[in-house]
Amino acid sequence: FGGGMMRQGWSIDNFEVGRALGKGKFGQVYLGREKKSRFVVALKVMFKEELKKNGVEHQLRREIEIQTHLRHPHIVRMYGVFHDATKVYLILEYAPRGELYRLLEQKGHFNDAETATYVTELASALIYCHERKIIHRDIKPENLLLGIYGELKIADFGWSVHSPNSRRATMCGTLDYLAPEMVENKPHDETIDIWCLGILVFELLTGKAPFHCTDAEGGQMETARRITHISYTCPPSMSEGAADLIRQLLVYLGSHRLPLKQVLAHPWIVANKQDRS
Ligand SMILES: COc1ccc(C(=O)Nc2ccccc2)cc1NC(=O)CCSCc1cnc2[nH]ccc2c1
Repeated sequence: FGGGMMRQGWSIDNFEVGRALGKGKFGQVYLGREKKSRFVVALKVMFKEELKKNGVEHQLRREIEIQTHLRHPHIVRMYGVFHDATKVYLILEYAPRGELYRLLEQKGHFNDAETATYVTELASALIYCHERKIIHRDIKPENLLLGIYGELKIADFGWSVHSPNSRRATMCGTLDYLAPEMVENKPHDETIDIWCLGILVFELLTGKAPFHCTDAEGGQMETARRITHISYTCPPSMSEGAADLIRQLLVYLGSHRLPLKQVLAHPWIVANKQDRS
């Protein structure tokens, strides 16, 4: 399946289609296996009608152009794309250990070693993207998958919004991960991903997003106010090193957020990250 990946002329007949892996707004993702090589993939099936109706064909074309050239151990590969009369199929990397979000729900929260290791993997993927002028903009547990060794993989969900049953009720588009510049509708750059990384560190360690407000606590308006006022507190259970890293990421001005290379060198990261063997 290797060299052939970019070979033209794949069709659904080259694949055995297995169970559904998840549901995106523009279509379903299925487990698939290429018949000759027996190589297992994830097949995202989207209806052309739906893409046209939502006017996203160009966005998809651009994304395919970018993603088929990305190669990084912590970014879900897009091996190729093919289509038939009614559908477009994305041939994506299969992440055997599933969604980080489910693991977080199961465990409640992660420890310093697990979190520092995920942060190291995510920061290296973001450095790779930023070097190519790609901003992810949507870093959150729902968009992160786990490879065979439990390693983190950014699964760029593109424009696909996921159905609520397999995701936190993000149908209302939870504000939890929005940076101040997004809340205030100001221009944003790649430092937006550094803000989201800060939110993620907090959520992985505590099981809660730092600015989250339930409807009783004032809901989305209150969440937005706390984001722009950087109003959060770290629980006493959180180590000083982690709190220090979060403090350097959740900074109002994007240019003052800790650069990703310095995240990798932060004492708490260096002291806690583990190698995956
Ligand atoms: C590189 O990835 C992607 C690239 C592009 C798009 C996309 O839809 N683009 C788009 C669509 C329409 C308009 C414009 C742009 C989506 C993804 N990624 C996913 O859909 C996430 C699941 S990756 C599959 C996968 C693997 N392994 C798993 N293990 C458990 C579940 C699971 C799920």
